[in-house]
This record gives sequence, C-alpha cells and structure tokens, in this order.
Amino acid sequence: MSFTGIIFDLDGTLLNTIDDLADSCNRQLEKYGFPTHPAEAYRYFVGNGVVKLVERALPDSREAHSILNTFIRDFRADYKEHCFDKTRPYPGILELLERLRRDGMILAVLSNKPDAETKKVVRYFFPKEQFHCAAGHKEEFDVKPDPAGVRAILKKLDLKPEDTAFVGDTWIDMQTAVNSGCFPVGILWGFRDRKELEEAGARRIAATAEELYSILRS
Ligand SMILES: O=C(O)COP(=O)(O)O
Repeated sequence: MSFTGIIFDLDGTLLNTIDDLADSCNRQLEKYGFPTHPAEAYRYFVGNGVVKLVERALPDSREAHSILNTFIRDFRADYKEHCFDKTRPYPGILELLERLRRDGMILAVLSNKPDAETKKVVRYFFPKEQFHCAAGHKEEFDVKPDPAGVRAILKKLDLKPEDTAFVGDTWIDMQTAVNSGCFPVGILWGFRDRKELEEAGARRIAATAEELYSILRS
C-alpha cells in the first residue's frame, strides 16, 4: 500500500490523555457526590465522545440523569484547565510524525473529543505545521464511527479514501476507517487490545511507532 494521506485518532493513539480525562471526570464525580473510578476504567469510557464518557462514568440513577448536561459542562471546563497536566505524546510519536511530514505525507487528526479541546491539545503538543487539519467532534456531524468527519477531512485536503490510512487504537477508529473507505491501521500502545482491533476490521496492526512507520510507508 502506498498512502498519500494519514488520518490519526488522538486520544490513545498520538497522546496518552487517560490520566487527565480520569482526574477531571473524577473531580466532578466527587463534587456531585458520586463514586469515582480508577484511571484504568476510563480506557473503556473514552472513545465515543464526551457525552458517552460522562454517561458511562455516572451511576445509572434518576439523580445522575437529571444533572447530565450540567455535569458535562463542568467536566469540559475543568478538562480545558487541566488537559496538559499529565498528558504526553506516546514514545516515538513526535519523531514518527516529523518523518512522515518530511516524506511529504498529508497528515490530519480526527478525534471524538469536542473540536475546541482537540484543537487546544494539538496546538500545545505538536509543531504548528505538523498537521494539515486537526478536527474534533462538531455539532453538525455524528461522532466516529460515523464517516462524516473523515469525509469532511478528505474533501478539505483533496484526498481519496483509497489513498488514505486511518490510524487508531479502538474498534471505533477501525469502523470509522471501514465506513469511510480508508485503510484501517490499529496500534497497540493505546487504550484497547489486538482482539478488539482485529474484530473491527484492522488490516494491519503496529506495536511500536517504528512498526507503524514501516506499515504506512511500505
Ligand atoms: O473523546 C473521546 O471519546 C475519544 O477521543 P478520540 O477519538 O481522540 O480517541
């Protein structure tokens, strides 16, 4: 396969965001008097966007349902303040992106994080010219695995799905690739395991950033 463009998932693929997401959400749970969760549990709460994350973290009670929207607002405000505390790029990621950029690849990010938070962390952790486009979830699109977000990026960057790889760490990302006609590449350093990626349609799977480079440039 030779690709012209690569779209990356963000949380669990480029950045290890789990501790800041868990800390922010747990702070709100404490504030509202609900039980908190270990950071490990958030590996399965994260992936389908902020609404699902909060629904999974809150108890299934009338009281919790009634404060859902306020809770989401408070969580987002807190996360915006703390999204750089413990978050870091995974090993080898900065070098991998720089190599791909020097090779002339067109690089983009598509996250289920809200668009404002996505742009904020991408601006903070990566050089300005690294990505041709970085987008999160916007009101006008459904979240991944709906292909609308990918289609908007392909259109904006004048890329064809068959020339584009989609790289991610969850079934949601692999299904997004399948649904949009991009080539699904799974990675193993994120929040989920090989079985989940294979069952969701991953065509190749990388265990290290070096291996990912070989897959993307083979
Ligand atoms: O915020 C989420 O649910 C996940 O974000 P991601 O799409 O970058 O993994």
